[in-house]
Amino acid sequence: MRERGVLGYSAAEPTEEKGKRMWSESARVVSRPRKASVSPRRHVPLDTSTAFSPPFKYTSGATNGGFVSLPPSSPIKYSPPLYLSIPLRPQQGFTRRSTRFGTCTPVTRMSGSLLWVVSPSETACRTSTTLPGPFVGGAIKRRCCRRTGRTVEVLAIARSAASASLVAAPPRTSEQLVYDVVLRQAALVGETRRRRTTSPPAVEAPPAGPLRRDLLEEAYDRCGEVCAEYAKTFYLGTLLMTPERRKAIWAIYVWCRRTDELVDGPNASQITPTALDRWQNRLDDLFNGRPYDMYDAALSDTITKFPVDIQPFKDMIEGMRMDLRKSRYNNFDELYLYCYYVAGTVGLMSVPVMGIAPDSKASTESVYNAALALGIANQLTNILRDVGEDSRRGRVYLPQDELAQAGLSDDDIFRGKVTEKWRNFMKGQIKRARMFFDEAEKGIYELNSASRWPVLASSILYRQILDSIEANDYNNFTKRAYVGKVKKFASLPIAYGKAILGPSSRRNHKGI
Ligand SMILES: CC(C)=CCC/C(C)=C/CC/C(C)=C/CC/C(C)=C/[C@@H]1[C@@H](COP(=O)(O)OP(=O)(O)O)[C@]1(C)CC/C=C(\C)CC/C=C(\C)CCC=C(C)C
Repeated sequence: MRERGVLGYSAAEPTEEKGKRMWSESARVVSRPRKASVSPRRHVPLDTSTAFSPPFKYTSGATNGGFVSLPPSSPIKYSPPLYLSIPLRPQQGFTRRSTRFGTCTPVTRMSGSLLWVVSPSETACRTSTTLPGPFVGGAIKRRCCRRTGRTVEVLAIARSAASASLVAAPPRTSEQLVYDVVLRQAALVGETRRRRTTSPPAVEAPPAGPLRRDLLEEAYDRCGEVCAEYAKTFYLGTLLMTPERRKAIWAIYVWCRRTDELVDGPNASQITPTALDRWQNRLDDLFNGRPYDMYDAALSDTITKFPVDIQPFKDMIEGMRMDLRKSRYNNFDELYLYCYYVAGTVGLMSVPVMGIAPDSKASTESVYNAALALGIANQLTNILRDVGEDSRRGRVYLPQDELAQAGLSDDDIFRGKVTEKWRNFMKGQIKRARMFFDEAEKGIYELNSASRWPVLASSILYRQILDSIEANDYNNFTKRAYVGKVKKFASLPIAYGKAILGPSSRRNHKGI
């Protein structure tokens, strides 16, 4: 029988110690496809996982390894895992017709809620401001073109059934696909924001019974422990948040971490699409109020308290599927989709919990775009940092067409020699990652005040990895770019000051 890893599935042997499940470091020496360099993870007493068998007996306290069996009266329902094999989704139907930085192409949005009509001489860019437009049922959107820095006007027309049926659905870019999710999540949160400002608070949920509260508190505590173990700085930042928010972020963090561990953890080599299907079934169950284990129970509770949509969670699993089947990215459009799946989704999951400042003038959608941008920026940075390690596992997370344009190929990466061509190529990649950070930063100031600092701190720290790649003269083949402790600690008060004093739509009334 398969054993389970610290955060999910595992095939490596756990060692038992005083009721804790612990993973020896040697158990982690397995293929690690995406982020090759394993961050030094201590022994985490975390395994819960019930993906392959029913829950274990729950003893008590933090030393039981997270195993839980729920009393029959528990409101947390145990549902057995489904062993269905669902075929992989066919490859997404995007094409290279328009890329973010490539040839300018008209973009028509079909299956979302908007139909974009873009000036044919401009490329697809991202929303910066929405202005009421003179068109019936439409609005002029100003989008800032990343490539040229120019502002272009885009006519967004509310899609009606009639207009939809008149135009055949054209292939869509990754950005358009992702933008649908942003709109959906923004709509969900926008609704909650409106309700808060226009009507008295909805009737509070009935107080949970003592049993439920106890179990949930324990579940959340456990999530906090995991978070503290894996992401110390971030954990400290969450302590500034309100208890409800902090617990919810921990629960989301743990779900993300476990999902990532499926393809990146000690048992990555054992993970199959079917295992990911099972993980997705568990996700459906927990969103339907049937959590499988303690960590799921915490998330299941979180989604009853915050307007979190399931789609970004499903998409993260899709990213893990992508990792299983794909080791090359033809162009940035493909890479963008991957980055959205594995990291942009985190931003979309977190904002409903972190909350937008009540007096923010920014549109919900623009804040979500910023959150998405931060995830993409982080992931691009992660990829640039790990080029060498990834290549040693036969993986190249760089756009093939851009490599070719720079006169480079996979072979150059496998050879790992820093040449002038490589430096130039890297300069372009770093510039792009920084643009995503810039875009993200504007949104951070629109978050609730207590949420700003941890997000800003994490973004400053991650961004510094790019500086470190430069300082290493672009040798990301054999040198690992990292941010030293001194720099790290120096960044925290800077982030704090910026979080308090930084610009926001509340001060300059410009929106973002
Ligand atoms: C404050 C804050 C950062 C909140 C995010 C909390 C949260 C739920 C994090 C989950 C992170 C996670 C475990 C993701 C799984 C996939 C994964 C591993 C992605 C990579 C992260 C780095 O991982 P790792 O710790 O392994 O890195 P090292 O190799 O050790 O360096 C990613 C690169 C991406 C993670 C993405 C984010 C943190 C996105 C953050 C965006 C927001 C919180 C939205 C902020 C809102 C606005 C408006 C900007």
